[in-house]
Amino acid sequence: MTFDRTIKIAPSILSSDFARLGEECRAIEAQGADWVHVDVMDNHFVPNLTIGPGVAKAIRPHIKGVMDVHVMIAPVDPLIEAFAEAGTDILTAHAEAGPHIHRTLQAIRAAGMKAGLALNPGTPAEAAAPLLDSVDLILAMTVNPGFGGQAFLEPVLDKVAALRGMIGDRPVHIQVDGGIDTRTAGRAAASGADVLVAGSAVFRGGSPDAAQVYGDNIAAIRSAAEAGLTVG
Ligand SMILES: O=C(CO)[C@H](O)[C@H](O)COP(=O)(O)O
Repeated sequence: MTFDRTIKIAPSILSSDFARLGEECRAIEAQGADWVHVDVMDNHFVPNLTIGPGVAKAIRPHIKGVMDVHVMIAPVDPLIEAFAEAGTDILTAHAEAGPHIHRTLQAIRAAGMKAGLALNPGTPAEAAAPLLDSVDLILAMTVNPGFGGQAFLEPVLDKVAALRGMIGDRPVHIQVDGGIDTRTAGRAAASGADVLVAGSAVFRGGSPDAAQVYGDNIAAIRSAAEAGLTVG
């Protein structure tokens, strides 16, 4: 993976048809997705249960580019190797998930993956300060994690801007996730986010058989984000 700060759209397959995951991954990539975002939930760290490394491994052959895995699980460490073996490119763990996040980030890199640090909406930017040289991505959650389709939390944008300032010239992506659509993407990008995760706003109205809808949705979110950069 090479680093750049151009806007990237990462559809969250949480909002896709779980019975057709391979087709869904192929469809969104063919329709312009930059990364494929995989949400892993354990019904412990968050009140929902989704998929694990076995499913990540099964969909990997259907993804040509970046498989971006966001683990909403605690503990993380026992599953790091399994996600590496599944072909994960970026593994993002929560600062709130356990007492030794620095060790977790080191273990993710040692396993050959890029390391991401996720912050819940209520966790301040300062939580990332001691970890800036240990991360390749910071995910500022713009909803409380657990479910797709929630309303965007506007106050998180101040945190995104603070993170952008803290990161400086380091090659660290800022990702936002939750409630991203054509109305919010511009402000997220203007605040400093370069990777925009969108679930319902990408998959709404489409299917692998009507994949042009995904293409239209991805293009509209990208345009809104890029317009925000121009204004911002
Ligand atoms: O991590 C998530 C929830 O924890 C999802 O990726 C996120 O909510 C995206 O869904 P939507 O775009 O529908 O808000």
